[in-house]
Parts: sequence; C-alpha cells; structure tokens
Amino acid sequence: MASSRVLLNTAATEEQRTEASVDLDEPVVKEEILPVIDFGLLAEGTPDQRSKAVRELNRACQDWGFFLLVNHGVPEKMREEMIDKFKGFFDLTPGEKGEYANTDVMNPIRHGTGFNTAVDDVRYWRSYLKTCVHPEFHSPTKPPGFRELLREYSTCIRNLGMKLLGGIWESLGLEESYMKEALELDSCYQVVVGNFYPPCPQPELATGLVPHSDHGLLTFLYQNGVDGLEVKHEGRWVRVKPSPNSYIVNIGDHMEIVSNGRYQSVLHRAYLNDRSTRLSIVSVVGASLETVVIPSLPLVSSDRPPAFRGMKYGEFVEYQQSHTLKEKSVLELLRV
Ligand SMILES: O=C(O)CCC(=O)C(=O)O
Ligand SMILES: [Fe+2]
Repeated sequence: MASSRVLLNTAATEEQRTEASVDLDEPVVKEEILPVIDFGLLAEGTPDQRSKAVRELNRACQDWGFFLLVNHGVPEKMREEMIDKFKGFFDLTPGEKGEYANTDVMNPIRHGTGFNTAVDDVRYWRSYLKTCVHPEFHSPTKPPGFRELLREYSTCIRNLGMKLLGGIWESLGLEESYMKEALELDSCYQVVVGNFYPPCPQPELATGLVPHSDHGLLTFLYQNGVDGLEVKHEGRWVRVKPSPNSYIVNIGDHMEIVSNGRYQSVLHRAYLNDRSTRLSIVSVVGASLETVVIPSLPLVSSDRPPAFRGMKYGEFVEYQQSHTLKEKSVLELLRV
C-alpha cells in the first residue's frame, strides 16, 4: 500500500505542526445519507409509532451501525455553547492546557495530540480533550463556565443514551431491566471528548483520526458544522453529512459483544480540510468499568454460540487506549 511521509510546515502552531504519514490507496469516498431515527417517536410516540421506530433502529444498526438521531431533545443553545467552551479550551495557552497532558491513559482528564503519543506511529493533525464524566464527574476548571456546562451537557447525553439503549434492547428482543443490571448501567462509564482539527495545508497527506471503532455501547457525535467524518460501509469509505441539529450515533465494540455480533461496531475516521477548523464533540456511553461484558444469554444458543470471550470493560478501555489505534484490533482479540 502506498504511503507518503511529509513534513507539514505552515502557519500552524508548534503543537499542530507535525509529520504525517497516511495511506493513499484507500477506495473512493462517496457521500451518502445515513439512516435517520426520530427519537421523539421512540420516546413519546404512540405504541405503533414506537414499534415502527424500533424496527427502523434495528435496520439502521444492522445495515449501517451508524445513524442520524433527530428530535433528540438536547437544546441547540446547550450544544452550541458546548462547542464554544471546547473552542475556549483549545484556545488556552499551551501552559494552561499542559496541566492536563499526561501519559496515564486512564487519567480522568487528558489533553494531547494524536491518539496515544507514547505509541503512535502516525502523527495526527488533531488536538483533543478527554474527560470522564460518569460515574465520577471530572472537568478542567478552565475556561470559565466549562465545568458547569459540561456537567449539564453530559447528563443530558447520558439520559438520552439510556433511553436510546432501551429502544436498542427492544430491537434485539432483550429486556431493558435485565440489560441494565447485566451491564451495571447505573454506574455506566461515560467519557466526553472534544476533537479539534485546524485547517491543514495538505489535507490529503495528513489524518485527523485513523480508522477505528469505538469501545463503548453507543457513541454520540456533534460537530461545529464542518464535515470530516468518514464511515466504512460495504467496503467503501462514505463521507457523512449530518442534517442540521442531528447527532451522529454509532454502535461501539461493546454493543457488538452484548448483541453477540448482531450489531457490529463500524470503522470510521476523520479527514481534514485546508479551509475551516473542525470541532467535534464525542460522547461515549458504556457499561460499568467493573463489568465483565459477555454476549447476552438470550442471544446465545447452540446455533449461535458466544462470538466473544468476556473481559472487564475497564481492562478493554485501558488496553485500547495504551496501544496504537488500529481498526477493530482489540475486539478481535476477544473473538472466539
Ligand atoms: O471527529 C470525528 O469525526 C471522529 C471522532 C472519533 O471518531 C472519536 O473521537 O472516536
Ligand atoms: Fe470514534
């Protein structure tokens, strides 16, 4: 596979100036519309409307593993303020942000570039801030107001996530209360990540994020109106264009495990552009870090034996975060 190594040297800050190496032989990217799920019908529709929404959820999770969530109830003002506060964080001085730069991958607040700078072999045109917001809430104290807003925002996404999970369990024929207990969802692990991608002078030669799947059950992504997400669908990279106000939601590795492979996590990556700064806010909702996640017993039979070995979710996260980000490599270790 052809690869190019180039020193990107521009007006970018020292933090963003980086050596990048990316594969150039990927299949052609196409733009397609993701399936749309109306959360309003799931949460407040008539029984018929809810059943229809659950069937659509089933189709979207099976066919794509990615969908657009509309009528989700997260206020626009809160989303836009959250984007502004993350911008405010990335605009802090390197010294102020440096307080959160650390090498312990399970540290509850982490700022950095790339994915895991200790092991990355590709450098990224990206800065990030990761904060664990549940079961314990952590947040930087700067910029002013960030902490308060993040608390409100993450609670809103968690509540949305739990209700959406309810619809997904139903679509798999699973009992909500059973799943809540099996995954210890009252102490679910939730992390919020701000991804900051400044304009890149040679976007075709650098990368925002390499192809990967997310570790949790579900991921919610909101962006600042600048596109940059690509999803691997039926062997091709597809550019995703969310409708205004929608969340992009995707299935994570642990949904693949609990559903015993019925719903699969999907490879995605971030591409760059040379004009506009892109900011994405990603919220991952997963089981409790203490839970050993296994395929759900009602989805296991002699015809369909367990497809994955169990592993404590916390160990999975730690392993993924301390190794090079590489497609679905961690999940594959658990495949039977
Ligand atoms: O910024 C994006 O579009 C992708 C981010 C992402 O995949 C992640 O943070 O896991
Ligand atoms: Fe991701």
